[in-house]
Order: sequence, then C-alpha cells, then structure tokens
Amino acid sequence: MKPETQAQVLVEALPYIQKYRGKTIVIKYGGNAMIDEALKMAVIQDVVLLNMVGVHVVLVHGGGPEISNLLEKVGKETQFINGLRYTDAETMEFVQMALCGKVNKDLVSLLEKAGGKAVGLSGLDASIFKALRHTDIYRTDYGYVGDIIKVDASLVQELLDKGYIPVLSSIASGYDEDVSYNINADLAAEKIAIALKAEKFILLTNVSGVMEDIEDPESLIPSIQVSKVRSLEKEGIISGGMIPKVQCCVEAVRQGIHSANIQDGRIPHSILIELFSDQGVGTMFY
Ligand SMILES: Nc1ncnc2c1ncn2[C@@H]1O[C@H](COP(=O)(O)OP(=O)(O)O)[C@@H](O)[C@H]1O
Ligand SMILES: CC(=O)N[C@@H](CCC(=O)OP(=O)(O)O)C(=O)O
Repeated sequence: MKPETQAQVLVEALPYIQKYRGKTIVIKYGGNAMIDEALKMAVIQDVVLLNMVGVHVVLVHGGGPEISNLLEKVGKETQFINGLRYTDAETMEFVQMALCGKVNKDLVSLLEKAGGKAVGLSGLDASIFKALRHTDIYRTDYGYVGDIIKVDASLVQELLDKGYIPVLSSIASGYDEDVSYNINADLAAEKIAIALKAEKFILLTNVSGVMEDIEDPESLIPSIQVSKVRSLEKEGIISGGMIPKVQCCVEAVRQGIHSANIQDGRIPHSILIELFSDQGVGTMFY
C-alpha cells in the first residue's frame, strides 16, 4: 500500500475512533469461530488495536469445541439439551479446566504477544457472576448449568479504566450453593455488557449473521428491529444456536445498549470493519 493511501485509511478511521474512544465494547468470541489460527490472530489484532486507541474492550469467550475435545480425550460422553451442555459434577471440572485453564490463558497470551495488556478472569473472580441452577418450564435437569442472577462488574471496570483488556470465561459461582456453574458464553457476554452499560455488543460466530435461509448466504438480514424478533421466531427463521444469540441481542438493546451485532468471526478483521467503517457487517439489532 502506498504511504498516501495508508495515511488516508488512518484519517478516515478518525471519526470512528473519536466516537468509540473511552466507550465500552463487549465482544463475545465463540468457540467455532476460534478454530482457524490465522483468523484468531486477526481477532486478537483488532482487539489490541481498539485497546491502543482508547476503546474499552472486554473479550468474553466461549470454547464449546475445546470442552468437547477435552471430554473426548478423557473418554467422557457429553450431550446438549436445547443447546446447553448437560453438566454433571465431573463435566463441570472439565468445563472449568478447558475454559479457564486453556482457552482463557491462550487468548491472554496471544493478546500479550500482540502488544496488548490483557488480564484473564472467570466469573468466579471477585464474584463477577453469581448464578442459580438453570430451570425451564419443563423442569428439565441440566445439571450444573446456571442462570446468572447477579453481576459485579466493578473489577472489570477498574481494569478497563487502567487500560487493560479483561478476558472473561463463562463460569459463575453459586448464589445459594458452594458450586461452580457452566454458563452459555453468549448469555455471560450479554450480562456483563448490560452491567457495564456498554456502547456496543458484538457476538462473533461462524455464520455471516441471521439469515432468512441458512442454506443461502445471500439471504443475510442486515438489521432487525427487536420488536420484529418474535415473528421471525414464529416463522421458524431463527433456530438452534441462533436462538440464544438473538435473545441476548434483544435483551441487550432493551436494557439500553445502543446496538448489538451478530457477525462473522471468519471474516478477517470483521470487528474493525463494523466499528471503523460505514460498511456494517452481519446483523445489527436496534
Ligand atoms: N436464521 C439463522 N441464521 C443463521 N444461523 C442460524 C439461523 N438459525 C439457526 N442458525 C444456526 O446457528 C448457528 C450458530 O450458533 P452456534 O453454533 O451456537 O455458534 P457459536 O459456536 O458461535 O456460539 C449457525 O451455525 C446455524 O447453524
Ligand atoms: C451451558 C453451556 O452449554 N455452556 C457452554 C459454555 C461454552 C460456550 O458457550 O462456548 P461457545 O460460545 O463456543 O458455544 C458449553 O459447555 O459448551
């Protein structure tokens, strides 16, 4: 790239940098979008760049495939009920090992290598997340899967104020029992985004966004008004793993977050494209 073009690119980013400087952005990075190492590096670079220009970024990560791999290695079967992993006491130990021990530390190490200042945390640290056992109307048993009922974002806020990138795993301590709970990472990201009154909430996944027809990549819905989500669900357009993501975005917007986005973590630098250009990516909820 010519130096003049390079300078022009930076100048064009200026209004966007001014818009987000000092504001909080919560990014949820899903396990399926983490599998390709080159793409992972692009996400890491985006986060470090945002941090360097004064944007407060919190990275909440999943790691479903990492958990499943670990369970397979130790020969333990795992099953999902309504998109949530059935988590018995032994599985919970492996969930904690994979998320807090492996995925969290790998991301922290990559952020540090890329020049960022990152701190790895889980919801157990400083009681960031307190949860109760997850329930549904059918009283299904999900084991140690939790619903977050209390968030203490003060440590995360302090780290942001000091210029760190908090990297958060979706584990919570029990509100009424001395146990750890496995939390769906989309939900954990939504809760911390609301508690921090984030400016923007981004869910990175392995599809281009919400599509009218999953088989047709041309059918991406670029924006959805939250009041229209119910009819999309009734029409069966939103299903499977997309249901909790959409619900998290709806709740985040209803709780005052300006915009929430579901976008493709497989597009290199999709975070920067969304934040620092007029070209929106994925599906934006408003
Ligand atoms: N309308 C839709 N548009 C896009 N994806 C959809 C839709 N309905 C269901 N899905 C499914 O949701 C999946 C994304 O959820 P999930 O696999 O849980 O992601 P992650 O691992 O990033 O949390 C997609 O791969 C797709 O199969
Ligand atoms: C309760 C529940 O299902 N928890 C998830 C936590 C990790 C996660 O959400 O990871 P992704 O974002 O990569 O899907 C699990 O055990 O797989």
